Amino acid sequence: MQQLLNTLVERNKRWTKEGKVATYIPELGKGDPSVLGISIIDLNGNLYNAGDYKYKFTLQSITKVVTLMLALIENGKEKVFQYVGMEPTGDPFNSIIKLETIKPSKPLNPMINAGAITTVSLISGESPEERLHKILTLIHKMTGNYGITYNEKVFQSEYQTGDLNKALAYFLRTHNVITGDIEEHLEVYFKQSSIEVTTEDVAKIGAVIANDGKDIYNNQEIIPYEVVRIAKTFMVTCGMYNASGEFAINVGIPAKSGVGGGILATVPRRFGIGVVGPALDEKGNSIGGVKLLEDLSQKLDLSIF
Ligand SMILES: NC(=O)CC[C@H](N)C(=O)O
Repeated sequence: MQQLLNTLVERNKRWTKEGKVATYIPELGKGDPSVLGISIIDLNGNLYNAGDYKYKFTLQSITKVVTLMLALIENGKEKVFQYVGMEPTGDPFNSIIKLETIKPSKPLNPMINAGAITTVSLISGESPEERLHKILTLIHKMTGNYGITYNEKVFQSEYQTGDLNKALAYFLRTHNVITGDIEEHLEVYFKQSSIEVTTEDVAKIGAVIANDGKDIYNNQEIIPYEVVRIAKTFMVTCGMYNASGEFAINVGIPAKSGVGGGILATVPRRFGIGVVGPALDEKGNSIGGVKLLEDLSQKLDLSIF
């Protein structure tokens, strides 16, 4: 496995030159486009790392999976899907268009920004700090890394340039999809996007999902299976933005990408995988990361289909 990962990272590194780091959040523009790294962990806890696996990046959209799971744990399936849908959009992650054309207005799924702002609004707490703490606590439990927190500079940068996300949130309140203090919801949303990790942390999140919500070391339940099942399904149908269909054909495993260049992937009952490569393709997915996963899926026969 170690040999295979080293070879695949080496082989796919050239793709990083074809992509671009996200710059619409200025702090993300400082990402290193040449980076490509991977961690993979099996359900016995054997961990393999290759390439730039020590590189730190922010979860960005990957955290939408965690936030969805927390919203489901707190509110139940029925209530969550009263406010957010279950269908792929075919549009970019930050698009506003279908919020207006679909009646009654409701984000199509929890993996796009409008949907994640909605699931964030369903996580309760006395203050934004308390709500963020709940998200971090779930991530701490899944990764076993209690040092994980958000990156203040990325948060500030997202907040200052997040007009479109703010517009989505206020639009949703007008249509009674979100209630309460929008500025507080946005603070939690931007902070959970800015949570900083390595590929190893992401692989461990993937391993808990691969293990049906249970800790791989002691088999204790962290997340109920029904919640994991829903999250995994959204990762297949909507996890790679409007490239989810292509990814399902070429890789075939539940995955979620973020504009920080990370990809969370999970192979049910087999592996958790974390990838980083900040150079993105035109849809916002890590260009080298997707190619690396394509090769890995072929070599290890990972596709669930
Ligand atoms: N696609 C992403 O990773 C988007 C997340 C980012 N925080 C945003 O709201 O724009």
